[in-house]
Amino acid sequence: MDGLRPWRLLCPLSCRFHSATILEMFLPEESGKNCRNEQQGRDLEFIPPPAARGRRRRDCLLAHKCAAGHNCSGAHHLSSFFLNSDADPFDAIASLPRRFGVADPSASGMLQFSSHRRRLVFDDIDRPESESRVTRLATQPSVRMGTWQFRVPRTARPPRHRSAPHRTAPAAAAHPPPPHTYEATYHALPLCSGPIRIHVDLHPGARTRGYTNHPALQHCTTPRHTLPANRSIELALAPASSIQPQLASELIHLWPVWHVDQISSRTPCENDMASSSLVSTALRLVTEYVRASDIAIAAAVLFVCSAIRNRLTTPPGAPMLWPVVGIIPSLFAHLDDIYEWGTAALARAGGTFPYRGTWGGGSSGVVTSVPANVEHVLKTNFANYPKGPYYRERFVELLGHGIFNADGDAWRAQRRAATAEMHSARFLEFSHGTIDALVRDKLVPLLEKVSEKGRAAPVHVRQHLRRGVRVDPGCLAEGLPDVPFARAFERATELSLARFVTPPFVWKAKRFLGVGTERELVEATRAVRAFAEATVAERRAELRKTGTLAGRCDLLSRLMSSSSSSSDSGGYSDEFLRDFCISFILAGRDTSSVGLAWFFWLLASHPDVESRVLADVLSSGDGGASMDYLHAALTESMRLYPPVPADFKEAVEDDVLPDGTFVRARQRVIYYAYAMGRDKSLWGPDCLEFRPERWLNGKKSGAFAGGAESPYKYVVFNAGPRLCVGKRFAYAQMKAVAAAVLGRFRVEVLPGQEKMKPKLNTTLYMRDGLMVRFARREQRHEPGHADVPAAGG
Ligand code: HEM
Repeated sequence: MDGLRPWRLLCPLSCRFHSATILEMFLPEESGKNCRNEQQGRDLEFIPPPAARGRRRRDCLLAHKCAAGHNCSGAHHLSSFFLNSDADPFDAIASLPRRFGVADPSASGMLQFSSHRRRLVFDDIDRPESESRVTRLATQPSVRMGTWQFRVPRTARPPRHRSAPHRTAPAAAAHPPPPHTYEATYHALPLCSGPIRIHVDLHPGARTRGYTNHPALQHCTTPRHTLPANRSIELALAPASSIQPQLASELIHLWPVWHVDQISSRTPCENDMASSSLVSTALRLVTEYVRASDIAIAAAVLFVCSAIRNRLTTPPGAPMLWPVVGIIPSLFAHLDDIYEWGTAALARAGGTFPYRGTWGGGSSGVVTSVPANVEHVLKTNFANYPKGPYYRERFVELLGHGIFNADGDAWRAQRRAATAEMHSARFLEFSHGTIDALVRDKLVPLLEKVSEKGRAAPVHVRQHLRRGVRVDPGCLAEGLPDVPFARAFERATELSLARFVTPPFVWKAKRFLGVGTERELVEATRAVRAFAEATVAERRAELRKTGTLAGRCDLLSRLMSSSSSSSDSGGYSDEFLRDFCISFILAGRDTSSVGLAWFFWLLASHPDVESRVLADVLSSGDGGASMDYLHAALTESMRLYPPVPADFKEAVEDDVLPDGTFVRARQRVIYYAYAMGRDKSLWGPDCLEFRPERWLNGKKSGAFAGGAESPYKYVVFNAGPRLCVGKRFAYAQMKAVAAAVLGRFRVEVLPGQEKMKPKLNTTLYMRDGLMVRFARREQRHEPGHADVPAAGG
């Protein structure tokens, strides 16, 4: 930049100091560099105070008010000087004190700049302080930066007559020099339609008058650029569209020596130029005005204010929601005991607190453990709380449109089909038979083999039990063989869950590019789908060949039989059946085995409960009858260690929960079964104790009385219309496995596992797994044989 930039009116400031006009100027690129007035061949020298030396170009504010209180002042001369290269810099500066009513013009040439918020406030040092509010501002010790001097070399000082402040006739008018045509670009401010290009004939030697005080140009900021070297001028206009028609005439009127040739309407090409020039203007403004330190300070201030606001607006005791990173730091700080921390935070916050993930992560909502809120979400206002797109898009590869991932009609159709089949007497009978056979013929022989190896053979309890409760019987072969489908399913589940803790733009970009974990996910889901498709195809072929699947009682066969008999169109599509299968595998795969692992762990430290369970098992007759105490013990175990520790639903519309918490549309409500199971207000002061008796109907009858509890207080199996379809099945499975195992073995938990921590996952896995020994009981106790041993024997 080889010259001074022009003044610019700062509207917000000028509004605040209404009687003063505040103008902005740019100092030369480097402080102290002379600024040359090309027209007159003279220099205007800036001599910065020591503190400002060597700094980059900085913005200045010129504050002034004339003695009459009129905001037309000597500043215009200064701006005129910068606008019209023929203006006399010395005059412009010299006129300032005079305009301020200072008698002695010799004070000219000395102006004071003080810093105010990194801008320099240009003030008149000779002006009595009382006359200028800005002076007061500028003279505060904290903002003073130093004294700058404007010095025009005396040798080049022009004749005094050229300094007349209101001279309208140019001195050179008698011998008007030939007009030069300059091109001026009028930059529109955001409100305007874009830059207007105006060709201006500027007669050298012409002088302008203070145009900023003309009412027609109230919206017109002072020129943004004078480029004395190449003679083009830029003006920044506020609502240009409204001022355009006026502009030409006003320019002519105000600057009589300027002749506005033409205001060209913009062509499409110019539109492009307009936008690109807007972009470049914006970029230039950013680079000129904004510094890294500005951004850092602004960010710090924003951070602190936002943190304070968050603290004040969240319930006391709730986790801190930091700006930008939300709840994430708190989560990281408590990663080791995240469930306990969440439980304690809910207790402190009165049962509900808001949460927010990182900016751009799209995760926010509330966490609650208040049964009334849970009931509202799961039942009363069920329509407003579907699974929602947040859940769906993370699981769509694996689950497709299966029941677990579906909402609306798609969900309803699957739910109806599943409930009808799973609650039918035939299915229940079949499932009991299948479970018993699986346990008797596969799991028990496997555990016997393991126990034969004696104390030297600890086993990972969930891995064994999981295989006792899952769909793929090949898993129960000796040595727990690696089943490709199982491996693919596990991997696909893990990778889908990882999407919940990865910022969406990261995993979506990886998915788009087909790289990393997203690529792995595609491969794993392909294997899972292939398995499910093959199963469906096999059943289809059998149905086609034999005309019936009556001999088969599994859920898929029942579904296919019922649909083919009830629908002319051939029933459910292969895709529907495939997704249905995968959802069921996911739903029932680990939940029961995880529940059992915690159950055996709790039993190991509660021999009295173990004895009672054993007694219940042995007195149950056929091994499948009610076993109420075992049922209560499993229920109690899942109260403390719910296999699905937390679940969420997404709000469609804004809503208010019964406890007064506001939920915005698209926010999630997380209901925290883990915390609810440990809430004193729900379960009493002994809520942390493992006491199956709390589920029994008095000491006398001993019948399971869990039904008396509100389902919204015990949401281990969810509640309301989306209650777990497999709840009965899960209990049957778990009871069968627990009875078979406990009747034959003592499950000895290896030392060092007295305290177990859960893993952060959607299923409550034990962090390091549970290592046990299956020790054969000396006397084998088949269910139904009432010789009840002590728990240890
Ligand atoms: C201890 C074992 C189990 C527990 C704790 C459990 C828990 C749950 C929970 C909390 C939900 C709600 C999920 C949600 O809406 O996001 C659910 C849904 C479901 N569960 Fe279970 N479950 C268990 C076993 C099973 C089994 C063995 C099956 C199948 C045979 C099964 C089938 C389903 C299905 C199909 C759904 C979806 C229901 C719907 O959305 O309408 N569950 N379960």
